[in-house]
Amino acid sequence: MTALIEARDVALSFGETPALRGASLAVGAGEVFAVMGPSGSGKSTLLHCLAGILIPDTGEVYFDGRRIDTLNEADRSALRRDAFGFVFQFGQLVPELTAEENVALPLLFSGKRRAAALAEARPWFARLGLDGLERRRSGELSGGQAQRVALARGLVARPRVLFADEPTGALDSLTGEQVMDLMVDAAHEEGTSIVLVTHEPRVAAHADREAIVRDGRATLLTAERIAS
Ligand SMILES: Nc1ncnc2c1ncn2[C@@H]1O[C@H](COP(=O)(O)OP(=O)(O)OP(=O)(O)O)[C@@H](O)[C@H]1O
Repeated sequence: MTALIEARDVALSFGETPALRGASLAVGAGEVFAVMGPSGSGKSTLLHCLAGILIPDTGEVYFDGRRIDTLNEADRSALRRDAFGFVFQFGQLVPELTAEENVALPLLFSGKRRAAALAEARPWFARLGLDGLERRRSGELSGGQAQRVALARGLVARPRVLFADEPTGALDSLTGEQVMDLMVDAAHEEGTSIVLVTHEPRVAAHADREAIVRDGRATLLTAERIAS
């Protein structure tokens, strides 16, 4: 497999606390990859290193064959805007904006005009079962609806990689399953890779492959799945 995004022997400490101690991980183009592991093991830190949000103390991060941990902040920020999408545990919608304005945000950030950005945002509402909710604000949406709006926002700019950190963590299990199905289907249709951080085996079961992070190191789980 040729990796689209890869961490090689990445280490990072927060002060005296080592969060990663030589973690390596490679995710292919179009692959849905789950990063599992106990609380505090370093999963989110690894995701942030892969996404160019955090710079490792040592080790290397590559995207599409290009080293990204050595880029300056402006170039990493441009990379995140142009090639990556994000979904977090609590959708983090902007409460003052309508659902369709929230979905359009990444397009506005990359310089699209408002009318064009909203026109591109709208088809996502039908696609994710959100028809009729375009003008609602986040306070007027259920948790599952808000998370689907956040998912649409993460995918609207057609990123090469979607980083999803506990995207179903705030949802009940049925709603979480629906969000995962929609996320994985959309990513497969778009050819988007997903790096999915979760501590729930049921959520990780949606992935093509998975790794477990323990004490700041990642181990690939190949044939054997973790029993839930
Ligand atoms: N900004 C920070 N400042 C100081 N320590 C941090 C910071 N972020 C993470 N840590 C520490 O680094 C370690 C790894 O944290 P990380 O958030 O990556 O774990 P995680 O596996 O994602 O955990 P969880 O499943 O609970 O979200 C933990 O010991 C955590 O306390």
